[in-house]
Amino acid sequence: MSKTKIAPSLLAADFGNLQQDVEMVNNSNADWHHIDVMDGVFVPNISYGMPVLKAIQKHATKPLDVHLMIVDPDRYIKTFADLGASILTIHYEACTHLHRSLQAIKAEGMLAGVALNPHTNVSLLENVIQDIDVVCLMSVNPGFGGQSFIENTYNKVKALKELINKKNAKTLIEIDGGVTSKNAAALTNAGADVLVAGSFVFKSENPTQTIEELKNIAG
Ligand SMILES: O=C(CO)[C@H](O)[C@H](O)COP(=O)(O)O
Repeated sequence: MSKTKIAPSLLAADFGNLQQDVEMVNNSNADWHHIDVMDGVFVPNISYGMPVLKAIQKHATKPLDVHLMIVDPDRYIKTFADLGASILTIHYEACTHLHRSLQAIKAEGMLAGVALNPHTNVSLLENVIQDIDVVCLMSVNPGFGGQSFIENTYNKVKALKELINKKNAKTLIEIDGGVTSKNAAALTNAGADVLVAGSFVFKSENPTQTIEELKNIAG
């Protein structure tokens, strides 16, 4: 049985046919819908906000994995819970009181995720790893889809896995950015549990088949 979760990133979806792309994910072998919310301040891009998330939520049948690339994410924790997020990921670099923010996410009944930019060392999570359900390692600089995978991510996955094991934590490791069939197996072998894939899925000829392919390769 396959253990790696696949989370297609709707950032690469066709927004003229959003419902169709959400339903494709529903009917595929994917595990989560990955949704990137960008504010144009934390990252140099603005993606979409609450009305679009509401439209996605209306049609989605799989858990919504919402990744906030925004400053001061505490302001919106309740809003995203009300919009149906199952997993809410905030950036380490955007939080002053990360421990408090994680508790606030859990208090709203969501799984708590922390994303790390490519330059951020995983050791910074040492004192909070047991409170994190998912660590999202950015394998590109956040803000845009379609970028090339940063190879140092493998070292970060291994270091994070060691930290999780050392602390007896149950944290999942998610990889976001530049995931393709070429690096999926190496990532899971290094310790990744969840693979986010945007362009590789939605820009392919047959996205359902591409998800299946990733699922098989990732194992
Ligand atoms: O967070 C992201 C970029 O900031 C994304 O999840 C991005 O959509 C990944 O897409 P791709 O698979 O095309 O790299």
